[in-house]
Order: sequence, then structure tokens, then C-alpha cells
Amino acid sequence: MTGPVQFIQGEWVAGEGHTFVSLDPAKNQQVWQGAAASVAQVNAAVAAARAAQYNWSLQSFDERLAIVKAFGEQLAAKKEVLAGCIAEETGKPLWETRTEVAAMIGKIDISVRAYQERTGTKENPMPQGKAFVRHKPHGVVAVFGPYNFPGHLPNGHIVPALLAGNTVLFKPSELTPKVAELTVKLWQQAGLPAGVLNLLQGEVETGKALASHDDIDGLFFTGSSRTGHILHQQFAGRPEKILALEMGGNNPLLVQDVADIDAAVHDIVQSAFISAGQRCTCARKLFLPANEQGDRILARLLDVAANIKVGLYDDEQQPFMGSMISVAAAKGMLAVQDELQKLGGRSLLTMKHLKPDTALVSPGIIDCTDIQDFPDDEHFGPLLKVFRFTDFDAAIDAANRTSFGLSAGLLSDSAELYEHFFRRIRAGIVNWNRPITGASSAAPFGGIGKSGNHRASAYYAADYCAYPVASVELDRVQLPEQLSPGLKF
Ligand SMILES: NC(=O)C1=CN([C@@H]2O[C@H](COP(=O)(O)OP(=O)(O)OC[C@H]3O[C@@H](n4cnc5c(N)ncnc54)[C@H](O)[C@@H]3O)[C@@H](O)[C@H]2O)C=CC1
Ligand SMILES: O=C(O)CCC(=O)N[C@@H](CCC(=O)O)C(=O)O
Repeated sequence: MTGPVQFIQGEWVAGEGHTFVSLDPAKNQQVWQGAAASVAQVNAAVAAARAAQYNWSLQSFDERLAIVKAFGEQLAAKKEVLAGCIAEETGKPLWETRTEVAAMIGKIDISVRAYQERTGTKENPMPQGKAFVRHKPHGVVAVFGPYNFPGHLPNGHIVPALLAGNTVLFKPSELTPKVAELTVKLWQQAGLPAGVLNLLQGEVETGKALASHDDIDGLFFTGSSRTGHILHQQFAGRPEKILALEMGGNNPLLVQDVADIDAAVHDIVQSAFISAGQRCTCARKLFLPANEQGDRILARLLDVAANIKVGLYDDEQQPFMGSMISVAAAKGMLAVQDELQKLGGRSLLTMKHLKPDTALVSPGIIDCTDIQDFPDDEHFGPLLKVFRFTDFDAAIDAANRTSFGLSAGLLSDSAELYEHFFRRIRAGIVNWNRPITGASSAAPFGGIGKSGNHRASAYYAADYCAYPVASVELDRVQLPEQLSPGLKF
């Protein structure tokens, strides 16, 4: 019998499904154990969310905000505990998980601004009466989270959804159940009414039961393109439900004409290797000119990348890179490196498994210029693929040769070149002389192609959390000043 890990109708109860565990990937220790939610428990949670929804939506925005702010205070009070928990369960270094918790706290004020600006009430006078645009919540929504930002990214759906008056069923990644449990406990302490937020822990089967439930009004998903596409198929023929998909990327970074080589290399490293390459926005492909400047950048990049400190999340001298999420993920990246070498890639800095029973790997860089028919897959780890080019436009075409379209960037001292690049590149996030990771919560966040379904998150999450209601209103019934032809009163 495992502990109470499901939060349904304001009560912590044990799961009725099979037991699963969560491991500290850097130290190979078990940190959590629990039983998955059964189908009956998924049904009970959906019923609880449905029962709570009307009253939650009837509360004024300020009443809902007071509870969301109380959650923010809980986050601030427990920030070190939560940062420690994220580090332990993902292997990300503490310096980084502290920024994740700070982003969760920052999300609250930003979501209030977004709610008011994007979905607030608008009023316009009319010849008779007034026209209003108001917004209503969809109702009961499911939130699916990824493992790489187990706090910040689900929070980016949950906070705006609750503010708008929805009730939520949260299905976290099965790789990060402990972070989810701690976060939901903070919501509970903030005084969220029973049923408004329910936690359904489990693996794919729990996800399937929730996603296919008839009584949810929508699903907000952040995760892999593969799962997002499965969900999209599941939602086919159900146009009444809203589906927001934030998925992976295969993101290019181009370099041309830069004076400060170290600054360029810094932005490349931040783009490719932060979070051990486990960000959807990470640069996967680096396009470098096949000239003397390109050679100098590459040489410096190899030098800096070879010296990146990889280590444990709680090392006193903090590493830049912690571990990957699991030993399986680490082995998967090493297999990708082997595969690319077989296809004709030339390893310039070989990614290594640093300790076999952990997910600690070193960064890798591989020259893939000579690979014909380069595979269009997202490789979610610290392996950067380099392509040398002689023609900038051909490099942009190659960068666009992907079915994804999340982030892209140019490092160049030429504003004219950036203007040209911006016009031609296809992505939802396009940066100039900045890393392509580290997107702002105060901007929309989403991609095109296989990276999303045109429902951008972050600042625009407000849009998919509520639907607009247009009204024309007059405070008493009145004959119009001008009657339609053929009418006589
Ligand atoms: N565009 C964005 O905003 C972001 C995208 N990501 C992407 O997320 C991925 C990494 O996260 P993962 O946790 O591996 O994603 P994942 O797709 O494996 O899992 C995400 C969630 O979906 C659930 N799930 C998996 N298969 C399911 C199914 N058949 N039916 C219903 N639910 C299912 C999982 O249990 C988990 O809760 C990367 O591809 C990354 O690019 C990560 C962060 C941000
Ligand atoms: O949702 C937000 O508030 C902004 C999006 C964000 O924080 N993006 C991060 C993480 C994306 C990822 O998981 O890869 C980023 O751009 O680095």
C-alpha cells in the first residue's frame, strides 16, 4: 500500500492503479513512490472538478486572485524547498531550479495583466445601448505537464486557468510526481476550495483516461510532439473542446559577421546546453560560415564546451549542467550520437556518459554538414549539430527544412541581415544576438508546424483559458429609433 498521492475533491487519497517510482537521476536514488490513479479515480476527479466549477466561476476575479496570490506567498515561503525538490527530481542544478521557482512566482502578476489585457471586459457605446465583450471560462480543463520544467510549465497553464474561473485536473509527468505533489500542497495551503484543483498522478494510462474523458471541456498540454499528436487525434471530431498544444522543436541558430567571438560562443552555449539541452527552445542545429571566422568560432566553442562544468545539482561549486532526466534518456542521446556518426557526422566533442548508473552526460558537438537527408527529429539533450555554410540564404533554407518551428536565432552584428533573416525564418520565437532559450513569460510562447497548434502559451495563455461573449445590451425594452422597412407600430 502506497501513500496518499492523489488529490481529489480536496482530499489526499492513495492511487488504486499500479505503483510507480520517481528517481533522483543524478544520484540514482528513489525519491518518491506512489500508485497511479485508476480510471474510477479519474472519473471521480472530473466529477469533483465539475461540481466545483460553477461556484468557482461565480466568485469575483478579485476573490479568485486572492487565493492565487496566497499560493504565490506559499511559493515564496517554500522557495528553497521547492527548488530543492525540482533539483532532486530532475537533476537540474539549484541555481537553475531557483530561477524556475522565481518564474512560478512571477507568473501570477503577469497572468493578471494578461487576463485583463487579453480577456478583460470591453465596452463600446452604440446608437441604442452598449456593446460588450466579456469572457467566460471553458469549465473543466486538464493540464498535462512535461518533466523538464515540472513547476513552471504546468503552472503556466494552471494559474491563468484558475484566474479565468476554470477548475483543473492536473496530470504531471510521471518522472516528476514529487514536484507536482509539493506544488499542489501549496495550493491547498493557499485555501483553494475542494475540487477546484485535482491532482491525478500516473503514467500514460492515467493520461489517456483523462484526455479521453467526455466531461472535460479542454486540455492544455506541454510535452513532446509525439504525445501532442496523439492527443490531437484523440480530440478529432470533438470541436467543442479546446486543445492547446505546446510541443517540441528542432531549433536552428545561425551565425554570420560577429566581432565578439566570446559573446557569440556564450550565446551558443546558453542556447544549446542549458538544462543539459532539455529545453524545447534549445538550439539543436548551429549554422556556421565555412570561413576563417566560422573556424575561429568553432574552435572557441569546442574549447568552452569541453570545459563546461557538469555535476550534481547540490554541489557547492555549482555546475553549469546537471544531469539529464533519466539513465534511459542519457543512453538515448548517446545512441543518437552513434547514429549521426553512422550517417556521416563527425564528432568534434564527443558526448560521454560520465557515470553509468546516473544520467550525467557531458556536452557533445557533432559536425553534420555532410549528412544527406538529415533526420528531422527533436534530440532532447546536450548534443549540438553543426552545419557549415557558404551561402547565407541557403543556410536559412536549411534551417527552415524542419517540420517543427519553435525557436530560431541569429548572431550577427548586421541589423540588415537580421531584418532579412526575420522575414525568411519560420518559428514562433525569433531572437537576435540573444540565446534562443529563456523565453519571457510576458510574451507569447509557442511555435508553428509540429511545435504547436496555434494556441500560444505564456502571456497568451489567457486566450485559451476563456471564450469571448459578445453582447449588445439596453437596460429596458425600447422600440428602435428607425424601424425596418415594411414594419408599422
Ligand atoms: N513547447 C513547449 O512549451 C515545451 C515543450 N516541451 C517538450 O516536452 C518534451 C519533454 O517532455 P516529456 O515529459 O518527455 O513529454 P511527454 O510528451 O512524454 O509527456 C508529457 C505529458 O503527457 C503524458 N502522456 C504521455 N503519453 C500520453 C498519451 N498517449 N496520452 C495522454 N497523456 C500522455 C505524460 O504522462 C506527461 O504528463 C520535449 O519534447 C520538449 O520539447 C517541453 C517544455 C516546453
Ligand atoms: O511559459 C512561460 O512563461 C515562458 C516560457 C518559458 O519559460 N520557456 C522556457 C522553457 C521552455 C522549455 O521548456 O524548453 C525557455 O524558453 O527557456
